[in-house]
Amino acid sequence: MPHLAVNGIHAKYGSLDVLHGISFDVDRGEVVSLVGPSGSGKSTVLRTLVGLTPVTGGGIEVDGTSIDYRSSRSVRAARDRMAIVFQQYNLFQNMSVLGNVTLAPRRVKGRKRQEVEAEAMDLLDLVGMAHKAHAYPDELSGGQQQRVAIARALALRPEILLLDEVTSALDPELVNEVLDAVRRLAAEGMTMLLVSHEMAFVREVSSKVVFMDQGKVIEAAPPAKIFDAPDSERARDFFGKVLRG
Ligand SMILES: Nc1ncnc2c1ncn2[C@@H]1O[C@H](COP(=O)(O)OP(=O)(O)OP(=O)(O)O)[C@@H](O)[C@H]1O
Repeated sequence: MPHLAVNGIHAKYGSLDVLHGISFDVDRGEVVSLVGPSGSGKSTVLRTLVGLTPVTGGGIEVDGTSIDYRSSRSVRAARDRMAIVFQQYNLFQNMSVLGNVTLAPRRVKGRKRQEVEAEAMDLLDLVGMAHKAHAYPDELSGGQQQRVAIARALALRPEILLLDEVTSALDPELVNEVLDAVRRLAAEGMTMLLVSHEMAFVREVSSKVVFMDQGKVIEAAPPAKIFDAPDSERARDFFGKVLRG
């Protein structure tokens, strides 16, 4: 059974239909990337999974349990199981790194400070930020803040991590340190769904690439297949252009 099954989902913004029956699976411990032209609906897929954009048709299953997006309780349950990190990391500026990472588990889960802090330090270590635990966000680079945002998302112990263009707002020299953190999570067996424009990274880290265009999945395949010998004309065009730069 897949860890995450996306079954024919539809979504709209107002009267604009943006997802037209998207389907794909993510197995446990697998890294799957959504790629495609700007506006093809990649971010919207991630947003629907955590209930930020309503699903107007189709469904999603996590570990075989279907999420009912009409029920706020069911959406809360989905949010417990999946965490999302955005391009804009939005750390709380008036709190230390450790404060940012421990806030949700303490407030939402009411867990003990000592236990939560020990766990937060492990997560900060995983993203290479333990040495900055007592620093404030404005003392950190964008790449460092994004790594803290990833640790913060992991603090609620999600099963599945959704990463939405987490390197797009960063200066090129900071991109790799964030990608390193994601590589480490992949090596730890975290199930991840990525939206990324870093094609070399997508190719390296994903076991499956889902190519989307105009709110549809055009083709899904392992990276070597979809980058080098896609079946569809549209994927050939897209990868031809992005890989040639
Ligand atoms: N809040 C919104 N209100 C109205 N339309 C939106 C909103 N967010 C996105 N859209 C539209 O929905 C479509 C899909 O957008 P989405 O951000 O999911 O695409 P994307 O593939 O992630 O694009 P990009 O690679 O540029 O981030 C686009 O046509 C976009 O203009």
